[in-house]
Amino acid sequence: MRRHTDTPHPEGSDTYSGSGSITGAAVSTRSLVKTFRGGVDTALTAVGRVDLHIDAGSFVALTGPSGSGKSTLLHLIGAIESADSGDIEVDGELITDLPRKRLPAYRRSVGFVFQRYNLLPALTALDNVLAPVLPIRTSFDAPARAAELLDAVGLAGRHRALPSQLSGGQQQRIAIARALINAPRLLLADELTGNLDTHTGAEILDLIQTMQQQHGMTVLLATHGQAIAENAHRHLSLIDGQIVTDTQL
Ligand SMILES: Nc1ncnc2c1ncn2[C@@H]1O[C@H](COP(=O)(O)OP(=O)(O)OP(=O)(O)O)[C@@H](O)[C@H]1O
Repeated sequence: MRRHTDTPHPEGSDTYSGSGSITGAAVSTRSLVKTFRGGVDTALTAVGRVDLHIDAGSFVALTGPSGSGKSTLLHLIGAIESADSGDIEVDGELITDLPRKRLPAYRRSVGFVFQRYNLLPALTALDNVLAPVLPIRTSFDAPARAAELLDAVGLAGRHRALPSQLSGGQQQRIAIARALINAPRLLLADELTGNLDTHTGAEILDLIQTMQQQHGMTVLLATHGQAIAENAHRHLSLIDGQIVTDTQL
């Protein structure tokens, strides 16, 4: 395990080589706990002592009833929220121990797709995809990669469209392209089909699978849909913050 020293890490550098597939990240958690304050004296355990190992390049579906802790687990792994205790390791790097100034670079190495697409309404599809790399220097041609990704997600010819001119499924495609702009080692998808009709949701899932096969990143997908889980390599189910079933598919 690699413990972090606080060595300088230049903002703006990244590892994307500009072509081809990337290596997915292996993810491990050990005794991971996250609680939220319920009332004055009560604590609600959203994630309770979760031990998990996810192989590099695998596609893992996470299901469970509302409130079972799916989003919280994704947020912890993506370092959007911090754990109360326990460890998270991504490719041997201890994320739970990262110095604050390393967090932006780590978060950039992870792609997120949410149920609400969180697109910037005043920006075109192309500029939305470029948004995550605007504050940083990239070692690749970002506009060319953004255009390539929009084509790959089925939005050739709609690069200049505003989100409001596109359907929900098309907006989710932009969000997927945006999540891939930094060639993430890990893609965290939280109910990404939740706002879509069944047919469009199935198309979006196919797209995620295609992108995963092409790019090789590890995918962790939280979903209510069993049908979606059946397309994954592995299905984890959560109840009350605990993994209760773990099935290789
Ligand atoms: N910021 C927060 N403050 C307080 N409680 C929270 C917070 N975030 C999550 N929780 C609680 O933690 C538990 C787990 O929530 P979480 O959103 O992770 O579940 P989920 O399985 O993703 O649910 P859903 O399927 O409805 O999105 C719930 O009881 C929720 O109310």
